[in-house]
Amino acid sequence: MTMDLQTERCGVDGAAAAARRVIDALVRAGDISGADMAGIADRLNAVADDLEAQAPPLRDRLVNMWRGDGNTRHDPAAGPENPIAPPLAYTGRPDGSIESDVTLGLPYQGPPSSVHGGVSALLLDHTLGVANGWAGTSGMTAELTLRYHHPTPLFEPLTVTARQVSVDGRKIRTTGAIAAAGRTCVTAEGLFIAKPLPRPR
Ligand SMILES: CCCCCCCCCCCC(=O)SCCNC(=O)CCNC(=O)[C@H](O)C(C)(C)COP(=O)(O)OP(=O)(O)OC[C@H]1O[C@@H](n2cnc3c(N)ncnc32)[C@H](O)[C@@H]1OP(=O)(O)O
Repeated sequence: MTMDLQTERCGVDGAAAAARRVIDALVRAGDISGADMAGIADRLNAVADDLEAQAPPLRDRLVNMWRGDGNTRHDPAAGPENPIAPPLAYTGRPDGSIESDVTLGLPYQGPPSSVHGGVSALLLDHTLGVANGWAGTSGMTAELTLRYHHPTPLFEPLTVTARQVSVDGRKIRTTGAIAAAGRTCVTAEGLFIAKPLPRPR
């Protein structure tokens, strides 16, 4: 049995997906495209003006972001309402492991046509954290050790996995990996300490 770990869908998701598309298209176009970049900047600034004028007080938004006790929707790895998240969508498995399939594009580039190492670290840190939640004991990242075995390709399906390995008092050990076409590109070992910060209420 598997379980979809996504949270409910929200109205902002569509706008976040459009913003994600804009980011990808901008990075793709660059200065050698024929696009009217000054005009595009004006149009994007008009959208930002509209959003800023209608934004709720920061505290209200923080409480809203942290509603419930489950996975978040705003984080930069899996958050469907965050345009800088790819976003990862997880499936949880009975053995405590979780998995997400994702293809990354140019906004996440490090070496040529390869995923930036810091982006891999972000995705693995978060995925290990979600695996802890799925296994039932969550914590804050105290140590994250990464090994980059092979360049992680852009534009190809990646599988991001993680599983909680042990809980010893407050110490939680969790491992994970990113693989492409069955080849392991990055592995991660994390030490988490069970001391979650209280959610804004
Ligand atoms: C369903 C929801 C899903 C929700 C899913 C959401 C997933 C989100 C995942 C994102 C994860 C993040 O990015 S978290 C953000 C990045 N991480 C942080 O910002 C953490 C910042 N650091 C801290 O807040 C703190 O240092 C802590 C909490 C890690 C530890 O502080 P503490 O609680 O005071 O712990 P302390 O008493 O000192 O130590 C407790 C024990 O842990 C050990 N210990 C403490 N820190 C370390 C360390 N870095 N390396 C080794 N060992 C350590 C100590 O030696 C001690 O061992 P002994 O003497 O008992 O043997």
